[in-house]
Amino acid sequence: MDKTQSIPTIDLSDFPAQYEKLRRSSEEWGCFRVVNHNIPFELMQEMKKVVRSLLDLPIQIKQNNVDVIAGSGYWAPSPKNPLYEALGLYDMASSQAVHTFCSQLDASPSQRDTVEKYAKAIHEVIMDIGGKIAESMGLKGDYCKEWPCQFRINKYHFTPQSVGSAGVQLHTDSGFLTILQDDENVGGLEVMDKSGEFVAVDPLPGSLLVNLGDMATVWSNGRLHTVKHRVQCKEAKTRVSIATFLLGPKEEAVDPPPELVDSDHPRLYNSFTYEEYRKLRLSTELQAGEALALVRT
Ligand SMILES: O=C(O)CCC(=O)C(=O)O
Ligand SMILES: [Fe+2]
Repeated sequence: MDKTQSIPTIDLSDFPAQYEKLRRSSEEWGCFRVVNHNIPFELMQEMKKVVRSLLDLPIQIKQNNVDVIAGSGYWAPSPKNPLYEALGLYDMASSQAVHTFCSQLDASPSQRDTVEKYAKAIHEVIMDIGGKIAESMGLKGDYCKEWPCQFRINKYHFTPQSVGSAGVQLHTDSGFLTILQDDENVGGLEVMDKSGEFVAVDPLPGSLLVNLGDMATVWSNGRLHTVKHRVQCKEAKTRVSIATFLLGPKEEAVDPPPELVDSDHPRLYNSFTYEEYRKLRLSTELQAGEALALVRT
């Protein structure tokens, strides 16, 4: 692994100065850390505590967390990913959806309060970053305001026997962008740079990690990079992360803004909805961005 490389950092308190760096990071890496995002450190820590205890619930209760859209609910450890399980909450901007998620898991009033506060805070940050990415390309930043978001709370049961194996295999995220509150102590996340080298993403407590997904590539007509990443077991410790996905338009197709299509940049992808694309990925099991080739014009 090339130790001289590391992913870029974007300071959210330093705009407009950081637009150029944001655009370059999104095109070259599809991944960056953000600092000064305004989510209180205490809220991030409190949320981690809550999700750890929700993931410690008996499996019978976790199974109440059923799918709302394909694959959005509880994932039990499986033969493919035996070290991994996850809880999910589709449409975290909806207080009804947050309420249902908390009820499914018998969350206490104080746990509910934390999940609600965190969902609201992280939703604001993801909309802000989504808007800034568009603005960094000279576009209006309000295109993603109504797009649904999903939480996924990931737990990796790393053991001495699993050191060296994969917690989650190489994949891209299917949506537009992801904010990850990674584990503040246990590393293991690796992103692939454009030359195919893996770059370790070491924990940086208090910061958030942003990944661009397949919808960013489609929406930007190929300009933004969907980043391949995986989680490796590096040490025998439980790892917990909270991913928030900004998916894509709910019903309309994921068409690029007209400014990004011209005779020098002909349209690269067909017109389809995010949900159609998500189903295509699930049915083909093409998880690392390869499904994009199936929807090329
Ligand atoms: O746990 C992590 O750090 C990464 C999780 C991830 O890539 C995902 O949920 O899509
Ligand atoms: Fe991911």
